[in-house]
Amino acid sequence: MSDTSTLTHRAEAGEQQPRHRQEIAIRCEDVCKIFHEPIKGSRSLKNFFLGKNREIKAVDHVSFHVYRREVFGLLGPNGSGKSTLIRLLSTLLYPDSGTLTIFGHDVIKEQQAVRRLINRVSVEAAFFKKLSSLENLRYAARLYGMSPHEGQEKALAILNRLGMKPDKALTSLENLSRGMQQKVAIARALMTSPTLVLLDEPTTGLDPKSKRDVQEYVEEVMSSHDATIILTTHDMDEAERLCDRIAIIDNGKIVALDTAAELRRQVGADSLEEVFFQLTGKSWEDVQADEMD
Ligand SMILES: Nc1ncnc2c1ncn2[C@@H]1O[C@H](COP(=O)(O)OP(=O)(O)OP(=O)(O)O)[C@@H](O)[C@H]1O
Repeated sequence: MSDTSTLTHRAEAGEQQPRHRQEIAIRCEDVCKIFHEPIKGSRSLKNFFLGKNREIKAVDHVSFHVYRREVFGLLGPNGSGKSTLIRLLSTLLYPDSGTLTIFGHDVIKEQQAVRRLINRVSVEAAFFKKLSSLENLRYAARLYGMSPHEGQEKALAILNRLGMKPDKALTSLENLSRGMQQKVAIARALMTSPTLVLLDEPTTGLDPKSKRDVQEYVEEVMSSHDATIILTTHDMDEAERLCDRIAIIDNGKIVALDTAAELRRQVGADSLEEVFFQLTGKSWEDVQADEMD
């Protein structure tokens, strides 16, 4: 095992310089989220009547910064706290302690402002599947407060950039490939600016070609939009390819945070999978097998 304290210290200090590095998009300081669940298997009726619970530190004193226009990866085994962190960032949960701000807005005190700046794209994009890409984008534009005219213009420009032919733009989304659906979902998340896009396993379940296509699209987006991305993925190559920095999370704590190259160098590993194994004691294959269960 390598010394993780040095890596965590570097993580908190945020020493590495990724590509766009002036302004902080996310400031997460000493954040904790604790869940309580009934003590399972306890034979003591006393526990039951006293309502005793087990404490689960889903996010345990986590501190990190994400810079504007950075792609920040979150890697961790099942139950490590990734989803809780994402839910805290998207104001679906409140931290028990610590502070969390998005583009300078506090997630508790300025929820509405935070929500306007955040968009989430999950494995299964949430669309009106019977409606076309154009209709879905126009609908989103209205939700973002654009006029019908502006919404139409914006939606057409997006579809044009995606290289979608006019007949496809009018086809029900359910009849488009999953790769194209994901790209429309990402494009929809970019209708406002600046935006924090939470890409939650965006390529899971896609065939290799669609996966490459979506990854290329994310790269293109990063070169042309004022977007900051938090990416969770089970694909180590994807993490290396797309992420400026990667946080490895285990048992609710960030055990390392740096660029993929720097993580490999510090741990003396050839691959990100090996870094992950050295820091968590868990092989990536086991993690993926767990997720199939
Ligand atoms: N609502 C809840 N009530 C009780 N415990 C919870 C709740 N949500 C999460 N947990 C616990 O918090 C811990 C972190 O869970 P979380 O879902 O954040 O992990 P994860 O890394 O996203 O895992 P996965 O990859 O399986 O989604 C786990 O032990 C989980 O059982």
